[in-house]
Amino acid sequence: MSPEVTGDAGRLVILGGGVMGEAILAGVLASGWGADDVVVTEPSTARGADLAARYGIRCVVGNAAAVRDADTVVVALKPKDVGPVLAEIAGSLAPAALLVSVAAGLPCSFYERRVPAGTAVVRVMPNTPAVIGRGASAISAGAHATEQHLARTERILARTGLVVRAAEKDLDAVTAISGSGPAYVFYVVDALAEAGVLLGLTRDRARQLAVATVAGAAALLEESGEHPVILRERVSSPGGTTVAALRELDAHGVRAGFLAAAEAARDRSRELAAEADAAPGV
Ligand SMILES: NC(=O)C1=CN([C@@H]2O[C@H](COP(=O)(O)OP(=O)(O)OC[C@H]3O[C@@H](n4cnc5c(N)ncnc54)[C@H](O)[C@@H]3O)[C@@H](O)[C@H]2O)C=CC1
Ligand SMILES: O=C(O)[C@@H]1CCC=N1
Repeated sequence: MSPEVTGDAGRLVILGGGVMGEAILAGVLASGWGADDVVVTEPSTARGADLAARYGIRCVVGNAAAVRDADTVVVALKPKDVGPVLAEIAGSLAPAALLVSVAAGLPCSFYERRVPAGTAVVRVMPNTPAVIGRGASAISAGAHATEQHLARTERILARTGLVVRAAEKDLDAVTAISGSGPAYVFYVVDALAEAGVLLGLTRDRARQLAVATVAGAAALLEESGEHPVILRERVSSPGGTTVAALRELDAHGVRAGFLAAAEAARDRSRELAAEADAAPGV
């Protein structure tokens, strides 16, 4: 069965109209939610007006009033803002409302402790390619979220790209790999382009070649279904240029760097939860 919306999808409110809020907004409208059924809350009136003009939805400033008759509330706020906003909205949430959060680090229990008992919470870790429908998200159910709540979350994310279910204990690792992952790839593209400049290519040409190479390599991985090691070996002619380059990447610790980077991101995800918990008054 298609995960997309076929009937009455209910009212959906997105708290925070930033990068992720917009990605979710574009996704739900593409999935069949009517523009009249979607509201975004955003304190920046300029940003709100821009979203309203481009997507035809209503963008407002007050969180408590906005969530009052919402069937689903998507939390797309920075982790530090989540506690204060939950304090604002807790008394206004409908008892059957589903809370879906994309905030890094914060476990479902963070929400469950701050909203009425029994509220269903689903935690999501998306990434920015969601904005063009090529994202990767993992979702995890809180203590009161049912199969129907997970299925609704999958409908919300259906047009943002890959959606997988994961155990909540794995969400910090997911954050380190696919949540932050696009930044690592952009870093690699930038480094590759800079290497081209070092070798005498113009900056524009080097970037054009680096972007097309990463896009093509990703598409080849996806379409062939081959293991990355096999595809790497296919590029590496015996005694050729590629093995000479890969030896340097190993010698400079690039693989170890990725492992350490992922551990640092996972640890930072855990710290975000501890910091949000320790914030005064929330
Ligand atoms: N940007 C990314 O690649 C990813 C971000 N996330 C998570 O998504 C969440 C949002 O991140 P971004 O969209 O990147 O941040 P952002 O800064 O672009 O968006 C946050 C938005 O919330 C608004 N906001 C601040 N206080 C508010 C309030 N009291 N009520 C309503 N709106 C308020 C801000 O004006 C801003 O537009 C974060 O928790 C982050 O961890 C998760 C995965 C990937
Ligand atoms: O950097 C961050 O904290 C967020 C979470 C994953 C991607 N961006």
